Amino acid sequence: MTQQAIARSQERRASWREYLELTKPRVVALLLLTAVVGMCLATTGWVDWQIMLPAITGIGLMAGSAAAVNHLVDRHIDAKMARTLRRPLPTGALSPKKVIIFATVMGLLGYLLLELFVNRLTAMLTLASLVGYAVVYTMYLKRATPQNIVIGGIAGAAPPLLGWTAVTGEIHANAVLLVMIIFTWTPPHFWALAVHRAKDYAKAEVPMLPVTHGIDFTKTCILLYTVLLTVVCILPYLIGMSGLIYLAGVSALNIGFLAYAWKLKFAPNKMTAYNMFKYSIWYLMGLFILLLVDHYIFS
Ligand code: HEM
Ligand SMILES: CC(C)=CCC/C(C)=C/CC/C(C)=C/COP(=O)(O)OP(=O)(O)O
Repeated sequence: MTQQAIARSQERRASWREYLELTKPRVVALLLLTAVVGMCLATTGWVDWQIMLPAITGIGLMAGSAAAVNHLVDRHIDAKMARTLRRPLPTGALSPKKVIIFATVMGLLGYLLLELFVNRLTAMLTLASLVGYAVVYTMYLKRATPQNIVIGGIAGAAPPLLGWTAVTGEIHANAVLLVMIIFTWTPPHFWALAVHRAKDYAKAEVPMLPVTHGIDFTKTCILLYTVLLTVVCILPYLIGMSGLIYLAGVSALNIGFLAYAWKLKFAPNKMTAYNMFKYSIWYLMGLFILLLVDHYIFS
């Protein structure tokens, strides 16, 4: 290969990675796990792959599209924060025009897949989640109120319901309970990171809770939401949706989360907030895997 050809192929690889980064792939991967668990819990047997495949692809494409719009709208904020300044838009690696085209194509493709191969209810609810995150949270709430992530959390919490409606075509109370779990998890998940990155958010003038109400108040809110989360997480067992495997596993996960929240409030070190944020991700992954394992063992 000539020097030029090598340079060209490196360029191509780099830009492919940058498009992938726009979609927040690790966030979307966890969202999709929660959607798959929603699908599986909606039925006693295995989910028909002719539904599962287009549902996962459609929800994934629309979530990735919402994430790309978030990158586009937030590019000036992202340029001011150490955590985000190397993203493809602030660095100039991708132009706003390319991002708009990418997000539009992904969003349309995702919607069509859901509308044509899954059902209209799922397509509409996924569209509402996309608008909730890309428009309501990113364009308005994020800049307007420290309750931004609490309200915006509804969009990120929706995937188990999207999975459920993909299989049944109906909204069921059990699916809403799964949404409630992620909704209650979001504040400790995000505020732990926001405590760690409070200076960044202050510098970028984003009214996150630690900036507007201080670190101590935020830590109290994290502790209270974590207590609420442990209560909400027991409901699947109490209503007979999940069994003892789930209850035992989620109790262990809850002890870990509560211990972090307590430590963060009363005996923190420099890394406690960041470690709690990382734990929150393993926590949610573990919880949904437990729901799945429990479901197939007990059904
Ligand atoms: C309004 C709701 C949410 C907010 C404000 C939020 C905020 C954040 C932020 C700021 C990060 C750091 C990203 C980075 O390091 O660049 C993050 C990471 C992450 N979030 Fe959330 N999040 C929310 C909801 C969710 C939901 C619903 C899920 C999944 C079900 C999720 C899963 C993750 C994962 C897996 C990461 C790690 C990503 C990585 O390592 O690249 N988040 N979140
Ligand atoms: C269709 C569907 C299910 C919808 C979308 C859901 C979705 C992608 C939620 C992601 C939530 C999230 C990572 C918020 C952080 O945004 P931020 O701007 O506060 O964080 P940042 O500073 O890292 O960009």
